[in-house]
Amino acid sequence: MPTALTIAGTDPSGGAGISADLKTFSALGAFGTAVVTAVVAQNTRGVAAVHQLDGSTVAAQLTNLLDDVNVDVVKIGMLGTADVIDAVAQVLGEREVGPIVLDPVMVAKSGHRLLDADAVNALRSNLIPLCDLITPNLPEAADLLGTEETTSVTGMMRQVHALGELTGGVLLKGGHLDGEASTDLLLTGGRVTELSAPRVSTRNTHGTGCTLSAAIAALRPRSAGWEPAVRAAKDYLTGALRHADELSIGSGHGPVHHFWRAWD
Ligand SMILES: Nc1ncnc2c1ncn2[C@@H]1O[C@H](COP(=O)(O)OP(=O)(O)O)[C@@H](O)[C@H]1O
Ligand SMILES: Cc1ncc(COP(=O)(O)OP(=O)(O)O)c(N)n1
Repeated sequence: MPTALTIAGTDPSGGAGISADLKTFSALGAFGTAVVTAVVAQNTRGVAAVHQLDGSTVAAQLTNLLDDVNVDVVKIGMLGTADVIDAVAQVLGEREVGPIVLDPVMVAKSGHRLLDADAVNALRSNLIPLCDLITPNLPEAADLLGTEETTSVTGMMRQVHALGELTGGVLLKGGHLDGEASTDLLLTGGRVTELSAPRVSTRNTHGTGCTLSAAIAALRPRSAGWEPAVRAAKDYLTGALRHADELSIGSGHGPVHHFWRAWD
């Protein structure tokens, strides 16, 4: 069984961050390990407060883990500050770890910032070049590129190529567009592939981005490349969205159903 590491923030309501990542790893047959970057008071209605850990505390967790455990794949989520970004980049740059998937978490769907505005440059310059695949949503892509948020798949096509200048693998997620399909663009090996799934009508979408990037990480060690891992991860997420209304967690935007396959 591959060992997967998540480096991310917490979510007591279990839909996003480390909880979503560890459940996704378990559902998809990876052994989950975790390094905490921030303790977040959040529920399905939104974020109330963030207690950010400092870079040295995050680096200490990461170094201590990697001194002992062989990690086959890494998923990075919320980092919060340039201090934490630089600490993670320094440790990962010095260590032998498997492929790195980065979900460049910036703002929760409720609107609360989860990354300091002045940390985007550190993310772009210091961490992204170490990553094998980044998975921005449309507002994150616009921030990384310093451009307007795109409103079409044609615009996404231009942006995925521009993001490819930052690192070789990009999954640009189109969940924020309207339409009957939810379309993402995968750039890998210089080629763009369009991945579409029927848009699921549900209010329970908390943690979709976390779940997708964790699923890609869990599936990558057993896949022949990024494209099959991303396709299988998107199928898993679409099922988790389809089954989300079977859960009744909280009164806001509830989580997707990470264990839907066991109940299907
Ligand atoms: N209602 C939906 N139905 C099906 N897939 C969706 C839906 N909303 C988002 N997705 C998919 O979930 C993933 C996360 O998308 P997105 O919402 O863009 O990112 P984030 O959660 O980081 O804001 C993408 O693969 C996107 O296509
Ligand atoms: C700790 C933590 N990390 C990431 C997020 C953002 O999750 P995401 O998958 O983008 O979905 P929303 O939470 O924005 O619905 C988070 N909320 N908390």
